[in-house]
Amino acid sequence: MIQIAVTGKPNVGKSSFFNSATASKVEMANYPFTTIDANKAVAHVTCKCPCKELNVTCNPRNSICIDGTRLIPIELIDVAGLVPGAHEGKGLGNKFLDDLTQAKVFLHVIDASGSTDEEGNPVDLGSHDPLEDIGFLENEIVMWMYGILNRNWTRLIRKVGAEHLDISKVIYDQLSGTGIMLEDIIEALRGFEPDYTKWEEKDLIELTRKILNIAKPMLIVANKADLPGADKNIERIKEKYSNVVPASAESELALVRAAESGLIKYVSGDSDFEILNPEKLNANQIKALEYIRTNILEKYGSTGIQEALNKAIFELLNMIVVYPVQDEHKFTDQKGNVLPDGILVPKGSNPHELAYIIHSDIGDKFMFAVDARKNMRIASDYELIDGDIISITTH
Ligand SMILES: Nc1nc2c(ncn2[C@@H]2O[C@H](COP(=O)(O)OP(=O)(O)OP(=O)(O)O)[C@@H](O)[C@H]2O)c(=O)[nH]1
Repeated sequence: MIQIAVTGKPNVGKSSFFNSATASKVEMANYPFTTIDANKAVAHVTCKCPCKELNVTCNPRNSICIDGTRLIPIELIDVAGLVPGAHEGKGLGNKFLDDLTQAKVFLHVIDASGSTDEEGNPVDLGSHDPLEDIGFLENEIVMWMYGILNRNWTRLIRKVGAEHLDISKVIYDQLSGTGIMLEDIIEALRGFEPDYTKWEEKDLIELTRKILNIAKPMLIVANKADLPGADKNIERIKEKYSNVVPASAESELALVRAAESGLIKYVSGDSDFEILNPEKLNANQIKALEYIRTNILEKYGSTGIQEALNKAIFELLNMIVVYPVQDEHKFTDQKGNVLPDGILVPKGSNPHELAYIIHSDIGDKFMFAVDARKNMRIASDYELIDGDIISITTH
């Protein structure tokens, strides 16, 4: 399962984000994994399930379908304890860095209302500039990885020269265990002074920053968007950064809980809710719901929680969803389940690569693939598109 790290300084709403993203649908899922670990749990990205268009009733196995919306599982990791200087052992130290190595993408939760100082202590609303927090977290992660890259660097560089080694491969080996791929390093090295013996500390730090931007992109979750003044900060943040989602984890939690109690009709990601049982709500509850409707849903289009997860997977990581089936006429697996699995694959993948993602055995024994919608055999270098239903034949 793809892992997403939820990071940020204390008190910005990481736990609220984590809880609101993982709490609601878990009980609806018919698979056993809910909480994986104390700080890990299953969340979902959402996409259109092909069941409506094909007019079939699906029987999802690895995912969930709610009224034509397919929920594909991902893993969220709540990374606590990031304060300035954490890479040097401040706060909880660098224990959290293990979690960062596993994650493919970071959701950086910030307090857009500016009501927590740089270490996460509560301060007057608007008295802290949240833009400062973005820089600090980027810096912590860059400096942590720079620390790994810089270990024995001088000795390493001498060896590269003496043995005519490939610098990208050497950096890759040095960073092994951080989840960075060789292609990411090759891409980051473009535009760099090719004579690595001339690199200074600042160049190495800059290279680390580039590698991280490519290999582990970051989405800024501008949380507490419901509080006064947050909107102005969000505008300023958007001017400087491209990947920003305004969010209110507390609003999402309130809506999800009200929906679970049958008081409202609401599905994560919705732009509105419907009050089902007004007589069961007191005046304060109605006021709170109306506050969320006006200040979050109407203003930003959603609470931002589902949007952040979807954006991280589909835009930052460039993934698409493909549905493998065995019977291309009935869209079923061998047990007769219709559209059983929705699988996340990188955009640009071909059917043979999909086979390997499903299982290495299927990859090894791949013969050909069929586009089940068109009932047509497709070339093994065909570029899969989002929503494809593919049947793979093996030998
Ligand atoms: N107004 C508002 N408050 C929020 C929101 N999200 C979280 N909070 C509040 O912010 C405080 C901190 O929230 P947490 O979710 O515990 O924050 P955290 O980042 O996990 O904090 P640590 O566990 O200390 O790292 C709590 O009082 C929450 O109720 C939000 O969207 N809006």
